[in-house]
Amino acid sequence: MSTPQLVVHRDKELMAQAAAARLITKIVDAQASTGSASVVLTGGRNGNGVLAALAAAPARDAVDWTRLDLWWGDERFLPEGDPERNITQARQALLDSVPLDPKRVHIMPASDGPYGTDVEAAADAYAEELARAAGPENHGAVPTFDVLMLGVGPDTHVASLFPEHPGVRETERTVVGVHGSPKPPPTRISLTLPAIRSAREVWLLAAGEDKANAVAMALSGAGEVQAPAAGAHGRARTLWLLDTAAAAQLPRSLYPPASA
Ligand SMILES: O=C(O)[C@H](O)[C@@H](O)[C@H](O)[C@H](O)COP(=O)(O)O
Repeated sequence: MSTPQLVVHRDKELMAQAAAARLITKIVDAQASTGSASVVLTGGRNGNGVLAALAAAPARDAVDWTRLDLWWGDERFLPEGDPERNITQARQALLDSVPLDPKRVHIMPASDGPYGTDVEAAADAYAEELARAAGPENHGAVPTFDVLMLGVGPDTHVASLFPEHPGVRETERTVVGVHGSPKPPPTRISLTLPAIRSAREVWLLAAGEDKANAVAMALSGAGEVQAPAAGAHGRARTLWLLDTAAAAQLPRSLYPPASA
C-alpha cells in the first residue's frame, strides 16, 4: 500500500491545470514504454475540471489519443445522453475534441441500454468488460490502470462509494450497482475499493473549502468504511492533488514541506 503523497496548489484552477499536465506526462510515458495507456476518469467538478484543462493544454497532442483506454470509476445510471451522466460531461469537457479510438472508450451502461433499468446486470457487464481487458498478470479481475482519478466528496466518498454504504464494504466484486446514493442521482454504477486499489497510481482530486474536512478526515487515520477516500490507494502511488482551501484543515505534520 503506497503512502499518500500530497501536492497543494494555490487554487482549484491551478490544481486542475497541474493535474492535467501531470496526466499528459504519465500517459506519454506509458505509451512510450508499452505502446498504450489506461486511465480511469471520475465525474464531478474537479474531475471534469481536469479534463477541460487537458483539452486546453498546449502539450495535449503529445498524447497518442488512438492508443488510450479510458474507463470510469463511476457513472450515474441514467438514460444515454442525460446531461448528468459522467460520460456526457466528459465528452463536453474533452472527449469530443480528441481522436480517441471508440473501441477503447469503455462507457458504463446507461439505464436505457441493453440491461434496461437492471443496474446490477449493468454493473456485472462492466465487470466482465474489465475482466476481458485484464492481462494474465492482473489475476483476471481488471486491467492495470496507469492512473485512476477520483474526486472526493465532502462526506469523503470516492466514485460512488459512500460512507457506511454496502458498496464500500465490497471485498470481492470489482463493480457494483449503487442504490440510494446520498449524492443525486440515487442509482449509480461504481468500481469497488479492490478494483480501485489495482491501479498503479490513484490520484485523488480535492479542491475547495467544502472538501477541507473530508481531506483532513481521510488522511488522519479514519477507516475506509467511515471515510472511503481513506481506502483509495494505488499499488505504486497514492497522490492527493489539493488546493490550499481543501488542505486548510490538514495537521501541519501532513502539510507537504514545499508548500509550508
Ligand atoms: O459521479 C460522481 O458524482 C463522481 O464520480 C463523484 O465521486 C465526484 O467525483 C465527487 O462527488 C466529487 O465531486 P466534485 O468534484 O463535484 O465535488
